[in-house]
Amino acid sequence: MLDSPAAQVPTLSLADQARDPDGFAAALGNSFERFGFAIVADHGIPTDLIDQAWAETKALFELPEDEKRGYFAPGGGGARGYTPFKTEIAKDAKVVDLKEFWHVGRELPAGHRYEAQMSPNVWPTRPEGFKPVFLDLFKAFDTAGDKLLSAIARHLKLAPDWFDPAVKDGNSVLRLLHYPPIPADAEGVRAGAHEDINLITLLLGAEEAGLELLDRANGRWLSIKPPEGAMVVNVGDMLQRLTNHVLPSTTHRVVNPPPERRGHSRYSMPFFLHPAPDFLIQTLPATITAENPNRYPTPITAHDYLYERLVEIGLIKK
Ligand SMILES: O=C(O)CCC(=O)C(=O)O
Ligand SMILES: [Fe+2]
Repeated sequence: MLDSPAAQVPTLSLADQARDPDGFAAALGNSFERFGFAIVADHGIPTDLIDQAWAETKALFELPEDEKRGYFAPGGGGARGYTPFKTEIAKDAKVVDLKEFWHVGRELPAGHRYEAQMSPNVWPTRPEGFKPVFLDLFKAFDTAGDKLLSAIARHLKLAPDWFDPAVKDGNSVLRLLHYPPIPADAEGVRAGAHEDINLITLLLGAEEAGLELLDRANGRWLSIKPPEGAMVVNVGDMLQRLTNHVLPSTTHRVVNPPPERRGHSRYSMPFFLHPAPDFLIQTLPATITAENPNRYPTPITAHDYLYERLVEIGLIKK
């Protein structure tokens, strides 16, 4: 008997949101309920800005190892600046991930009430254009994220602006990721199986193969192959918890390349969209039913939840 053809994560157009907000919300919601993932084209982030960001990212990771390590703050939870190769480990994994990364956070005015929970950015002196490009890209991700959250709110039958206060001055992080070439005898994988911590993740760069999701329908790994320039969007654990698992946070990983691509680096840019630190993650009443009783009777702030999870993935030592 032949297997049925593997399911594919559908590609949606964010341009449809303005034309048909309910239709877009339904398509996004259905894709999330089925896969925990969606592919979103026409996301509105300008191509030239993205191209500049790739150029800055490559130049950054090409800096000498000592120079990059000068931007590493041990004990800082990797929240800002550089985190070296082989530092992060997926929850419950045995071997560290084969990646290095840089985190850009939100710029807050001095004296802001979230100053204690959201560290100031670290900016490298080289490459020169880094700071303005990533300030712009952070804003562009914020705008795309707001549109997606508004569609999610519609899908959940909440007011379209329901998430606005939750994410205002939120603790989102833009991660620039470099997976170096892989020697044939490498131990471990580029990114071990994990779930994201935040509300939703907006990812650029998954055209270079490797990203796979664990399909809940059959327990198999499914490759994600976005068209050129499209964004991969997935549900994180905070949104899963808020929605009592109506929107599931799906396990995913980045596998090592086949021999002919081993000599190439892979770069990606996930924007982890977080709520404000004092946002209370409290199960949405409409998602609690007789068949799906409240899985999280005790609410938790986004800040406390994040802290617990960063300990688990080795970025904060207890
Ligand atoms: O690099 C990718 O394609 C995915 C990265 C990822 O899942 C993560 O950093 O959480
Ligand atoms: Fe992830």
